[in-house]
Amino acid sequence: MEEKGTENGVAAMAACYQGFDPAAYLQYNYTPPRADFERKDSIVPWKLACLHRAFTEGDVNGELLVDIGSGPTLYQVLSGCEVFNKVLLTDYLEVNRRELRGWFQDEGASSLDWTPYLQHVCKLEGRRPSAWTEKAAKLRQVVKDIVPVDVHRPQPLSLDDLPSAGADCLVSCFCLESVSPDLAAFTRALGHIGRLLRAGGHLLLIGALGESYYFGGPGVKIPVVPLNEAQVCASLKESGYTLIRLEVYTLPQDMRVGVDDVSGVFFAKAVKE
Ligand SMILES: C[S@@+](CC[C@H](N)C(=O)[O-])C[C@H]1O[C@@H](n2cnc3c(N)ncnc32)[C@H](O)[C@@H]1O
Ligand SMILES: O=[N+]([O-])c1ccc2c(c1)CN[C@@H](CO)C2
Repeated sequence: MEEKGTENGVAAMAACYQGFDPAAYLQYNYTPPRADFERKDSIVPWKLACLHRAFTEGDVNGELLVDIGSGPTLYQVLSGCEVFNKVLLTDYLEVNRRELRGWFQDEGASSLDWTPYLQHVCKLEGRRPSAWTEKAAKLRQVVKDIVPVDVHRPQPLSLDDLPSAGADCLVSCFCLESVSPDLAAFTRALGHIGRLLRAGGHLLLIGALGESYYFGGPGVKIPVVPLNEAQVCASLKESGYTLIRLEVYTLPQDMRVGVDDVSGVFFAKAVKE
């Protein structure tokens, strides 16, 4: 039974998310300078490079990839969609699930043009950028559903949404530390999502370092658990993962644009014991 404090903390986090604005969030984080494909030191190209390497270095394989806390973004599965033939996107908010469905049903319906992202990942794969239309088609083919998730539940997904064998790979980006009231809840959530993953399956985790808040929309200030690298490594170990690699990106001054107080981004590749 969780302590009252944690239940209240989780409920307070859920209340913060009621004002989340997908279009604003995309504008804040997924347009230049943070998403500038001409800049070597831009955050999004760094994340895409980490994910491309992790998905293509030969040890990640299987049937089903699940993205935990997708939000309104799909960059996180642009490499994985070439490796898995089934991908599940998940989010806590209907507004985000609706935003994602908009892209899958009619590309013009999404708040952000994902073409530069598709082109960039094609380039990472050694393909000509014009192959982005094939990648978009591949993504539409392998993403089977966009479903609700709550990482604070011991079973974060409804059992109908997850095959009994579990997922072969999980990816989760900027979710756990942004939805947890404290480090203990972050670590517990890591354990909860681990239960979705088969033994030997991989977790690709991207998150914020040293961040205490971010804006999920105009005036929608959301508290974040400020993490450092040691805490990320300890939480992974405590939750039954073996860390394969941790990479860290430190924000240059001009990437600090006032939408949060993040100081770094981590990328962890781990395997479920
Ligand atoms: C900072 S956003 C990350 C979005 C996206 N993955 C990215 O990389 O930008 C955090 C996401 O967590 C979702 N979320 C909020 N509460 C959650 C919960 N209890 N369980 C899972 N996801 C939750 C929010 O709806 C939001 O989409
Ligand atoms: O620069 N980025 O690519 C980027 C993308 C998403 C997010 C951040 C930075 C920092 N804040 C988190 C919310 O905790 C969300």
